[in-house]
Order: sequence, then structure tokens, then C-alpha cells
Amino acid sequence: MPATDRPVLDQRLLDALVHGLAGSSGQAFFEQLVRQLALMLGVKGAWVTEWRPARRRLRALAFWFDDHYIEDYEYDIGGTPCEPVINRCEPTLVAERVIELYPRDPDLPALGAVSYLGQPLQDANGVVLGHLAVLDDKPLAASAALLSVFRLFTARASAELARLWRDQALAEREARLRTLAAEARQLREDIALLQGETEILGESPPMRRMREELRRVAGLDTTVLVSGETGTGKELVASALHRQSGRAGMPFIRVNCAAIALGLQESEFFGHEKGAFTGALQRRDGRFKLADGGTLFLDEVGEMPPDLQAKLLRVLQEGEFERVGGGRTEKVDVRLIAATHRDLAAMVAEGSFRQDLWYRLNVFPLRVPPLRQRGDDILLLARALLARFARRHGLPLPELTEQDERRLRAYPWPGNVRELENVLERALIISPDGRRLALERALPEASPPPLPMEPDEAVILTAAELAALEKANLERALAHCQGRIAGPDGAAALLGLHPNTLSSRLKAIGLR
Ligand SMILES: Nc1ncnc2c1ncn2[C@@H]1O[C@H](COP(=O)(O)OP(=O)(O)OP(=O)(O)O)[C@@H](O)[C@H]1O
Repeated sequence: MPATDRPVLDQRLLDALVHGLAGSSGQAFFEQLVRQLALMLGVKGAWVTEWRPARRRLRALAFWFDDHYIEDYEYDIGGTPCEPVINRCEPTLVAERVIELYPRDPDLPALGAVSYLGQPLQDANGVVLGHLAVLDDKPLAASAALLSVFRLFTARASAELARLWRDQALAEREARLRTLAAEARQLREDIALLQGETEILGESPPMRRMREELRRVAGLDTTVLVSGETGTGKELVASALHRQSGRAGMPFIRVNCAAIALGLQESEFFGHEKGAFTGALQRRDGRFKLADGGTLFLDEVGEMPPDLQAKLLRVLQEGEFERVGGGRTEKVDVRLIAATHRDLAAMVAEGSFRQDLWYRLNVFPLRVPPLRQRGDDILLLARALLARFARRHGLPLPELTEQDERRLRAYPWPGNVRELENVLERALIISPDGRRLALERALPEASPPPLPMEPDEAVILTAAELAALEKANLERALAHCQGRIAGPDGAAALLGLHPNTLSSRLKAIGLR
């Protein structure tokens, strides 16, 4: 078709194109753009790329050719008509005989190219982000209309690509911030270590057993899977495994698998080369590299997305990995510890966690018991934690009263040691006189009242003990109300029961 017959002047087509693009963004936008551009200019192919300066390559974000999309198109710009577009940063039109002019470009003959038009995509500061190009199997005349349409779509593509770069750069910075936060956390842990705050306290049988297992496995390079409810001390256990191992002088690197931004996971683990993807402004080491010689702690491993599970498995099997955007394989010497509050076996059964990865991680399972199964450890922990908080805040250290002890034992501690820490710190801070803990105010509203007896080990009672406890409670209520059941001064009101219900209960347990 001669250039003048190309439908570039058709206003309706132009409107359709602009409207078609208005609603889309990202990948969909670029796909629409190249397809519509090729159709509109009546050319064989159109593609939009992003520029990877480190490797001097262009990677197609979308490539429409001969009525279909071409996937994964990436090329070195040397000897191609795209080279002057990128290098000189100016539009390039090759109206005909493009193969003769660029004989080193191997793709031109394959695509049957005769003509070429390309223009760089730039951000507001003139930095080259990529380019937009069309090619045809017929000569292409530079009509003013064609060039103005082409310029219009170059501007739209530039704006969209610049937006994507900004988003990626922001995500990069956030990731960096998270790394800094992790380093700050590491430093806080070092300080805690120096102040003796990393000791795993507890003398209850389950804690003694757990500590003994920890001691046995710590010195080996065995992968350990630490499980337990939230706040039970899994991270404390992981760092103790590291400190008691031969790797103690080397880094202990923690990755929270639940908190890595989508799209950055692979780079977070394995690192990336500068220019490896949009927004990868500099080369960065991943957590595997940072942990070289030391221990890598995969916290919340149950939250790891499936594709990352597959990649991690490959690294564990092959013992090496590649940075994102880098051809070189890297080998590191890392001991792996994973932790989860989830039931990984159940996740494997339901298909949300890879069985082969689970086998690799579950070499030595270490279960941290919930606080409610640790008996008097609750009191031991409470005293140690109170001393720590009093020291930290420069406050007097209150004694635990019997009432405090009962309250601490009776509460089920769903948030485990972390919750105990929070409650005690709050109780200490709001303590009215500095000598007495304000536990009743610091404990969550729904906490049960203290049991009027000292249960053995923990708050697990047999059915007979529970019945005896209820009987004693009802007797005390009756005595308090001089045997009255109903009425405002009756035992039913005191107990929060309907009088008929109370009468039935009294009959059932032989009190009436
Ligand atoms: N046995 C213990 N002795 C002393 N401190 C403990 C003990 N167990 C837990 N802690 C403290 O309780 C807090 C929570 O522990 P940690 O962060 O290790 O729990 P976690 O199981 O990893 O929690 P999550 O599942 O939420 O990640 C930490 O401040 C830790 O120092």
C-alpha cells in the first residue's frame, strides 16, 4: 500500500485508538498500543521495548507482528536500526532497503523487513527508557500525518513506561528500607544478646526437652524446621541454633517470607544485576549471598508463594543459584532454618505447600510448646520480663502478688510469650503506685477470672476437678446470699444465671 493510502488520517480510527488505550495500563496497555499502531499504520510489525543499558539490549514489552504477538523478544542493539535510536536518542526512519543498510542485523531478513521507523521513549529528564518501532515489508514514506501519529504514541508509551519505572523504583526503595529495618533489628538483637536477653527461659518439662533437642542439633549443619504458635519464641530458637553453632561469628539473616513485595521475591532471595528489570537501578545481593558462611532463617515459610517454593527447592537441590538478570551461577555455604506457625503437613495435604520442599525443610523438626502448656514457666518468664522492662524504663520493680500469679496462670495466652511481654509492659507502665502491677487493666477484657485454687502445672483440669470447682463456687455463692436463690440479692443474680437454671444445677450436683 502506498504511504498516502495508509489510514493515518482517519479521525475515527485515531479516536478508537486513543480511547482503547485510555482504560489500560502496564502489559495490557503495551499490547494494545503495538497492535493498534500496526493496524492503523498498515504495517507488518510494531514493538515497544525497555532499555537495559548494562547489557546494551532491548527487551520487548510487546511485539505485534503479522497478526500475532511475539513472546520473549530481546536483542543486542549492535548493528540494528534501533542502535541510532537509542545511542543518538532521535527518531530514525529507514524508508526502504533496511536490510542493505543494516546487514549485521540477523532479524531483519527473518522478518522480511524493507522499511523501519523508530523513536526513543524518554522520561521527563530525557533519560532513555526504551523505544517504539514499526517495520514493514514495503517502503514507508515519511508523511507528516504518519510521523505525528507515531510521535503521539511514543509520548503515550513514554509516560506509561516512566510510570512503571517509578513504581518499580519505589518498590525497590521499599525493599531497601525493609533491608535496613532488618539490619536495625539485627543490631537490636545484638544489643539484646549483650544484655543477656536472648536466653530461652523456662524450666517446665516441655521446655527442657525442647532446649535439649536444640542443643543437640545446633552444632550440626542440619536444616531445622521450627514450628509453634505465634509468639512462642520460634525466632529466639532460630537465633539460639545459630549462636550455638560453629557459624556463630557469621551472619544470621532473617527473611520474613510473608512480607516480601510481590514481584521482588526472586531478587530478594537471589539478588539482581543492575538493569536486570525495570527499576533495578543497581546491582544488589540477595539474602542467600548475605548469609554466606552463616545461617539463613526463613520465617513464616508457610506463606511462601508457589513459584518461589519451586525456585527455593531448586537452589536447595543444586546448591547454587543465579541472580536475576545475571548468567553467572553462584554458590554459597548457608545453613537453613525455617519457621512456621502453620501446619505445613496439612498444607502439603491440601496442595498449598510443596511436598518435596517440605521434606527438604523438615529434616529436624523442633516444636516450641505454647505458653499455656509450660506450667509455672509463666511466672518465671513474668518475673524475668518485668525485671527487663523495669530496667529498660527506669521504673521500680513490683513484686507479683498471689492474685497476680493466679491471673497470669488462668489466662490462656493465645498470643503466647509476645502477648505476655505486651501485657506485663503495659501493666508496669500503668501501675498506679509503681509497687503494684495493674494486671487486671492490662489483661484483655475477655480474660477469665482467676481460679480460686492453685492448679497443678497449668490450667488443665480433669472433669472431676472442674465439677468440684463448680460445686465450691456455688456453695460460696449460696453462703454469700444466705441461701437465697432468686431476687436481686439472690445467688442467681450474683452468678449471672436464671434462678431456674441455678436450681436445676444445684439439684444436679446434690446441693438441694
Ligand atoms: N522462652 C523464652 N524466654 C525468654 N523470652 C522469650 C521466650 N520465648 C519467647 N520469648 C520472647 O517473646 C517474644 C516473641 O518471640 P519470637 O519473636 O521469637 O516468637 P515467634 O514464635 O517467632 O513469633 P511469630 O510467630 O509471631 O513470628 C520475643 O521478644 C522473645 O524474646
